[in-house]
Amino acid sequence: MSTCRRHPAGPRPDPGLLARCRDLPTSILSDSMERAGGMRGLHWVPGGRWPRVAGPALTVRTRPGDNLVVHRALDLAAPGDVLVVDAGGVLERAILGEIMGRYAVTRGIAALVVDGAVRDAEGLAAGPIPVFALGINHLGPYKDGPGEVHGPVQAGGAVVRSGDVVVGDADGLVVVPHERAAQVVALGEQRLAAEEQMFAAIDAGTLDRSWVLATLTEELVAGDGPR
Ligand SMILES: O=C([O-])CC(=O)C(=O)O
Ligand SMILES: [Mg+2]
Repeated sequence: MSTCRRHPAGPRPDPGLLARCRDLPTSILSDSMERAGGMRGLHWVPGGRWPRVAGPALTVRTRPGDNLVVHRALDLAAPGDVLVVDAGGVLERAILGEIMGRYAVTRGIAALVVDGAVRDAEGLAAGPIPVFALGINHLGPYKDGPGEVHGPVQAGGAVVRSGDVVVGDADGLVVVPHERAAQVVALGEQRLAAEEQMFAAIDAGTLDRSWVLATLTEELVAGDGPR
């Protein structure tokens, strides 16, 4: 027997706020947090393509190469949770595959995030919920524990706490600390509106480029002809 340390679950974000997150690209959200707050290296499993997802983190820290506490977390999940598994970034064994992916769907889990490897990539990519991982490995996990549920974890170099808002799309994943979520979303909406104005200016040929040479001192190299 081994141990699963269970911490109290974190707060649940307001559903309206989560809906607004789903309208904000991860690039806009990380821009709204001083260009930080992202997980590095975690992306959709190959072949997967899903709408943007946003939900409260259900955090799990597992022994690398072992998924016993991940099974426990699947049964503790609340609908809409994003399961974030800290498997230490180790790629030697998959932490989950299609069986667990299909079971996660029946638990109402919104997305699976593994700071480690997964397997059954084709089956996961064909499923209805996004699966993000650091890598793929056909070698399966052991089921011995130990681990922790709802405690603070790291994934892709970012700290994630139970109830923090995790948003994922084609660019990867961003974690928005739950106490900053309302402020970050409001800022993100302003940035998105500003980007949309830039897209319109690009299409109209009126985009202001003066900032480039206002920021650079240009040194012309002798012999380099005009372009
Ligand atoms: O066997 C396991 O524990 C992981 C796996 O491949 C699955 O969930 O399909
Ligand atoms: Mg499998």
